[in-house]
Amino acid sequence: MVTMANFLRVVKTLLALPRKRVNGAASLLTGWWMVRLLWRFRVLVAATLVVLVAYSTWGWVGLVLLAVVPPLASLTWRAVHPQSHGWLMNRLLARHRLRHVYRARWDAVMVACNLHRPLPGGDYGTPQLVTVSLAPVGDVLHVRLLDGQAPADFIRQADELAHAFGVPDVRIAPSGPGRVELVLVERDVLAEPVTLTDVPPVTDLRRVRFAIGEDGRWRTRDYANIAAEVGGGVPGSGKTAGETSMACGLIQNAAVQYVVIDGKGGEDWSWISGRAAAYCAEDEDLEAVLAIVEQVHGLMRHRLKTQKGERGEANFWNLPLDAHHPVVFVVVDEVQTFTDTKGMDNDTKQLAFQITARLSALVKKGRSAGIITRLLTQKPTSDALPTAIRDNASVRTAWRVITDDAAEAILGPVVRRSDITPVDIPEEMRGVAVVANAAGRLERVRFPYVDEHTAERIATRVADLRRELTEFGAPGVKDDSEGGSSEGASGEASEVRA
Ligand SMILES: Nc1ncnc2c1ncn2[C@@H]1O[C@H](COP(=O)(O)OP(=O)(O)OP(=O)(O)O)[C@@H](O)[C@H]1O
Repeated sequence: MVTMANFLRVVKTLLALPRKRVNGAASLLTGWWMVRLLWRFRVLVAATLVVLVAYSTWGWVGLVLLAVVPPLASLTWRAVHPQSHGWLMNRLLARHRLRHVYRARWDAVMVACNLHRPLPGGDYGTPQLVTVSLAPVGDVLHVRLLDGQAPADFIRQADELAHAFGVPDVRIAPSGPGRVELVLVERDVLAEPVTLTDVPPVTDLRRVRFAIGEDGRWRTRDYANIAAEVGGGVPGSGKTAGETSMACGLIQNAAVQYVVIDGKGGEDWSWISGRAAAYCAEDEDLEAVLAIVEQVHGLMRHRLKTQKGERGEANFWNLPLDAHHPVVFVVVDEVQTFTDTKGMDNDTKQLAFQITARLSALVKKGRSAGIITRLLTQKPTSDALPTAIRDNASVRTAWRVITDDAAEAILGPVVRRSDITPVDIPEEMRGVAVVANAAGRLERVRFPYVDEHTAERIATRVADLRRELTEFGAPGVKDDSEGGSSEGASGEASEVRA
């Protein structure tokens, strides 16, 4: 009986036959050599045929049309839809590089870098170069590993691979079971600032673009079910600018409200005051700061107590996002102003303890109330960032720091075991930081830069999205002249504006 497997075997044998057996005179007789030659130069043959057809049909006009129409069509396409044009051009170029640059040398490079494996019978096998893609940083080779190989084998040979491919650096990243990506780094995309003159609105809080990775691609964060983030770095390393660029996208979403407390007491955040539900640039009046923190804390408690009864779910993130129930981002810049009590008088210390306690509660319990607390500091020590707060912050960003201890205070002990550290970031690379990626590994990223005038223009454009926190059930801000705080949705406006 002819089974499917037998049939396929026969077809394969027949296809292989000419290559294996038909040689010399037989090949000449059958003309098979001609078919193979034409197939080998198929692009050239096709182009020649097109030229001949054009010439024989329209004469010289046909040739002129051939020379002019395709470039014109390509230029028009690029002008009308640059994305699809770029996509196709990249694919064609990547295919060309796969066939004519990398595949031609692949086996030799694998053997030279000792990444081949002997096979029975004296032959050897090499990992399979599956495809090539183009990234801003350089070419990316997608490789299927041989059985028994692991990405670590390639990581060990990264230097040899870089020399063999003639590039300054090769980065290796696992891309799935049995697969690795070799990124041939031709330029450091993090070396140059990325300045944005406008920021697209964030529509999906589960994919918020925040920075560019070393492969030149955007990194995103999932802000659902996140309670807190800590960020630190020396003065001028780019903390505030990094937060600003992200806030510019978020504030354009009606389902996001911002609360900003700037412990520097300056105007770094004044651009957002027209859009922020609450804004306070106080570095000395800790009562004003406590009033805002209390208000957010009150909103958290209100949501935790009422959410299930009123909206049907105890977890904010299981509910649809809408402007009537916004996510609240609380940014506390230079948080050490309020948490580090060294040198404070006793009264101020008491206020600082209360602020720290409230921030701690927000960090621990804010997740299911849709409140995300983001603490930034230029002094990443346990005095400025109490470990109870830091250890509950699942998102951590370290801009340039000076010591390993500071790096650990932000990123945790993982940084001690990693080759990537914020201590290495050069001073002139402001805006470059180390973050943990989705797989928990540390990586360098560059935050885009949005100058304060651009940020202010965006905030003004969407100022009508601003709401008082009292609209959502937060208590009003404590007003000293009345000697108490007003509770509930009917409370006073929440602003403590510098
Ligand atoms: N992503 C970036 N790209 C290019 N330049 C940047 C970037 N971030 C910051 N800078 C430059 O560095 C300067 C300082 O940045 P920023 O104010 O954000 O630092 P910081 O870490 O918040 O400092 P401080 O702790 O003193 O507030 C900016 O004014 C800008 O010139």
